[in-house]
Amino acid sequence: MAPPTHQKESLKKDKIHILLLEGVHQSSVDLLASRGYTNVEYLKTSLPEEQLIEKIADAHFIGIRSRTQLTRKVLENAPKLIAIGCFCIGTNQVDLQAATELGIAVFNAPYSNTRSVAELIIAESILMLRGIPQKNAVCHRGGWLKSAAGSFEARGKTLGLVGYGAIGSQVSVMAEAMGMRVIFYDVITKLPLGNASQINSLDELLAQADVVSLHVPELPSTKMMIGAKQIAHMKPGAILLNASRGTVVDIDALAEALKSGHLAGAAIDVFPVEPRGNDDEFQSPLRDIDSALLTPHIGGSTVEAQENIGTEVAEKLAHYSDNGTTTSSVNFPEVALPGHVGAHRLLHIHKNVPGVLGAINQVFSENKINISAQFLQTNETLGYVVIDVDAEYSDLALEKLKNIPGTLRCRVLF
Ligand SMILES: NC(=O)C1=CN([C@@H]2O[C@H](COP(=O)(O)OP(=O)(O)OC[C@H]3O[C@@H](n4cnc5c(N)ncnc54)[C@H](O)[C@@H]3O)[C@@H](O)[C@H]2O)C=CC1
Ligand SMILES: O=C(O)C(=O)COP(=O)(O)O
Repeated sequence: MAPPTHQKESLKKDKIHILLLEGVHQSSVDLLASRGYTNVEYLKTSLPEEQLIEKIADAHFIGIRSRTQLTRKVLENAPKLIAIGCFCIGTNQVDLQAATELGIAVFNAPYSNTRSVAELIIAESILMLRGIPQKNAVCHRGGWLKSAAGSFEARGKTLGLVGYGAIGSQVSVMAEAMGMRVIFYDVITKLPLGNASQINSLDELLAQADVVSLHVPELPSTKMMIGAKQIAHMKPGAILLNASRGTVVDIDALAEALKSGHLAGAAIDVFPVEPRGNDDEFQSPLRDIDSALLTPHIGGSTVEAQENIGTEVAEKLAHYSDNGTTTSSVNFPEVALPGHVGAHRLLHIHKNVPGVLGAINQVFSENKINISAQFLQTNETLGYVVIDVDAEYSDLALEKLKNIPGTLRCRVLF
């Protein structure tokens, strides 16, 4: 693990280096500028590990989307990094455990693009039930496939949702409005919206649904969740939609099922391996299959969603930088802090082990430093203490606090 960093004095905003990757929306740059953060490096693509390590070495904040892999190795080479902004929902691309152990806060945008994904899924349900990808492909090649065979209305069909969270539940409501019957499978018991009903096992859902749509996060338990065995459980002629994560589906097994005709079609937005940027080649066993509707991970890529995400995540980074607030952080104890006008604010991030709090308070009592406000929150791994003191004492307090065993990071804001 890289040695923890301790910042002697509050950094001037123009010295705070913010690295934004993967073409996050301009709204993020505008928001940061409006808060005085102008030292922004903006790149349109993600970076391979070696280049990322080089760039992140100087970054105080980094903004990424789903493609940038912030592994333990990368994070251990980011000695100045204060926080990570995932300008998306998924945080599986970040080694959250490593970030936590290194005292780096992680933020995301848990809702801003959910509607966009849900709308795409509804559109795809209709397109796939009508066999549009195949018919479109034939037209492009000069053919004409006017036929009702294999074409169905969405009305009356069963939609099986795997994962009934923010996206799955919105799809549920919209699908019912079109007259679909909705069933869902989730590891948590969820309140069904409308007339949807929860099904106890994945296999049962797969056996009943005409259209199966996946809305689970990437977790060890969801990796390859849909493989040859699960596909075999699906009804002959069923349709698979995946706008969750590429690792959830065994893509070779899916290609086989489409070629054999067991599945009538699949609309796939996410892939086990995705190009780094728009100039790289997309490779997939599904490329030559007409019944596969392939989209380049654009489920959440609408102007509305991206603009909102840009503002939301940039705001969270600026707020954390300005006053230490961690509300809605993915890995940090959540503390919503008031302003600290006239006082210096010490932020102490430590391992959540016995004795650290006592040692912190001892620093203040032994050195007769008056505390004007103190906030504490912990989670399983971390403790986060925020202490406001008179300006004249912050240097001394910082010096002492950073030497407390268990300290991960300590900085001062003024
Ligand atoms: N294609 C795209 O552009 C986008 C993709 N996504 C992906 O969609 C995923 C889902 O997003 P949300 O609905 O907002 O997440 P969410 O966290 O609100 O919902 C996920 C649901 O999956 C359930 N779940 C977890 N493990 C499960 C398992 N093994 N079996 C069944 N259910 C399980 C959870 O209990 C939860 O209800 C994100 O994690 C992300 O990976 C999100 C946004 C855009
Ligand atoms: O929000 C998510 O989890 C997504 O998958 C969207 O990813 P993106 O920002 O389009 O790379």
